[in-house]
Amino acid sequence: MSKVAVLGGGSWGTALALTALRAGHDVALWARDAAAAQAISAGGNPRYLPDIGFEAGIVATTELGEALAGAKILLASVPAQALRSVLESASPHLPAGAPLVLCAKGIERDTGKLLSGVAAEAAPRNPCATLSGPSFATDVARGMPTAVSIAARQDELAAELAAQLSTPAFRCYSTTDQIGVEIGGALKNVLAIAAGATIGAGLGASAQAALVTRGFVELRRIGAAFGARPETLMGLSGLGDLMLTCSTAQSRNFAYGLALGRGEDLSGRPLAEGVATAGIAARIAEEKSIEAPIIAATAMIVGGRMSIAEAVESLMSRPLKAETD
Ligand SMILES: NC(=O)C1=CN([C@@H]2O[C@H](COP(=O)(O)OP(=O)(O)OC[C@H]3O[C@@H](n4cnc5c(N)ncnc54)[C@H](OP(=O)(O)O)[C@@H]3O)[C@@H](O)[C@H]2O)C=CC1
Ligand SMILES: O=C(CO)COP(=O)(O)O
Repeated sequence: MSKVAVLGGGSWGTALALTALRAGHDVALWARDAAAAQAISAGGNPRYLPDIGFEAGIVATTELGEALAGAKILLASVPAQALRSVLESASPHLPAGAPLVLCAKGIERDTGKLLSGVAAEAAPRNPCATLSGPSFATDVARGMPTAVSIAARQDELAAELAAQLSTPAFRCYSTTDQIGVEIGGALKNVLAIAAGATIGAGLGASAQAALVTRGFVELRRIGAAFGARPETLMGLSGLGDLMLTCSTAQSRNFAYGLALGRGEDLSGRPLAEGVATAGIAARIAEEKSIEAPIIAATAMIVGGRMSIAEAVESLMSRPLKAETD
């Protein structure tokens, strides 16, 4: 049994802390909000996991030093756009050499960096890994069967983290294709917004299937440009997470798209990482001359620069081509 420290007191940080607890570790969690930390220690997270009571045992605190002291595995579960600042604050307390597992899904908006690139700059003394795959925090917190990928460049590190974090209900597969796992997790959020918007705008299930399938082609093109392995993107953190989050309003990204498509007020909604990732993903595709019209249209819709009707018109009137081009 060793100590696992989790950064982030939201739904995913809490669910992963519970998994680590159930895997037999001592678990500390850092949350910036004192009331949240107190509630998590007592067995609840009323803001982010309402209606889910869980076992006590997580030691949650607002003190980074306390949470991180002596930890052998670090899980970073704050939103992607907050990762750099949280790691910079945590930096003096990060136990040197302890693997840092990145659990957020996104691309840094200001720099276009994958989160492993952010971690390399903000936490250079910690070997970095990525955990991603189809896994709703509510399902994981309830102990329902779930499978994810854990990726690290070093095979032994990925396998060791998978062994340390797996439980009978949380099955971690290991891989060395960290970039592929990161790209899959980040871009599926953009496509989940697009899928939700398709349904919200009343365009139908056929349009939804076409959009997700052709969006997946774009995801794989972008992945290939980053050096991701095709089989990774066909796995849990690509296809698997698309299947989950492009099909149900349980996904916050899909629900965001649904509200967008219905013309509802979008203020005050839960976190939808694809909103921040859409614009930067579209910019990366453009800079690398990668054909990604669905991601580009999603970025423009999310940014208020295109209506859904205009996007449909633009996507459907593109020149005909072979499906595999
Ligand atoms: N929820 C899920 O099912 C899954 C989520 N993920 C990924 O996990 C990541 C985190 O999402 P999730 O936990 O769901 O989000 P939530 O909205 O549930 O929680 C976000 C947490 O991050 C904290 N936070 C936000 N900004 C900052 C900041 N600048 N500094 C410190 N803490 C901050 C919030 O604190 P406060 O309350 O004080 O604002 C809150 O505790 C995302 O990238 C998401 O894609 C991955 C798989 C599943
Ligand atoms: O990434 C997730 C499940 O794998 C969670 O999706 P949402 O952030 O869209 O809720």
